Amino acid sequence: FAPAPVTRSSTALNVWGDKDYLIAPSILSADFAKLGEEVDNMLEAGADVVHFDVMDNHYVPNLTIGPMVCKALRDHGVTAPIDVHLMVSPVDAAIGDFIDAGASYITFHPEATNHVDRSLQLIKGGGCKAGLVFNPATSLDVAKFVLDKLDIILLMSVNPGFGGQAFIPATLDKAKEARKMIDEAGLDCRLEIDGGVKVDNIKEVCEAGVDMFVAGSAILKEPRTVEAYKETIDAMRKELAAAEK
Ligand SMILES: O=C(CO)[C@@H](O)[C@H](O)COP(=O)(O)O
Repeated sequence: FAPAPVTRSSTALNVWGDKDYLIAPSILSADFAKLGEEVDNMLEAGADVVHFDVMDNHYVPNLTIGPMVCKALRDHGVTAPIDVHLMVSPVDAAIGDFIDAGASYITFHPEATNHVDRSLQLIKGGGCKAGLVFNPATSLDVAKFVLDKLDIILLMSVNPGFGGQAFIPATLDKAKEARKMIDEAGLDCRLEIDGGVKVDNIKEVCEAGVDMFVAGSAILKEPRTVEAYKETIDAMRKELAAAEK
């Protein structure tokens, strides 16, 4: 098997290496009737990345959005990185569809594919950053065997499927373990966290080694204005600036 190289319709990796920390609001908490406007507003408010949750009602018990919506955001004019988190099984067909739709980063769960290495190769062959996602009770062991292909390790700090859940504290030790793994291997790999991230816990999460933060309900909520989104994102950045490295 040799994954065919795929040409991407969009290249939006512009904030990968130039910032210490990336803030990625999850559009799962957006007002979907106004999705383009919501994404414009959160980017104007200072978000770095658009976190895009894809759920299939099979791998996780919820059903959300697919590649058509990703393409629609690109057609709307979104040039920021789109961070596609696949909560689908199987994953390979979806990978090709999202590469074509303009995804920048694509992550998937190792349990959702029979061939982790092949799925990572498919993503990288399409010019996207590739990552693995680890559920709260899933060991990081798989990562050791594909470290050279990982641009992102994404730790779920809630069980995947829904926004608005409480952060699972055991994820902090896992983040420390993942940070050690990344540093010891000298990798250019982001450590991302997803679930229950708020202004009042982001500093502790950062101090555990995380450098990319997904936050849905903490940012995308009423009154859904640029000013309100900016207030939360600025407060998160202030906490991050105070974190001990
Ligand atoms: O992937 C998921 C949930 O499965 C997340 O991206 C959530 O959307 C995060 O939402 P909050 O916990 O920040 O509200």
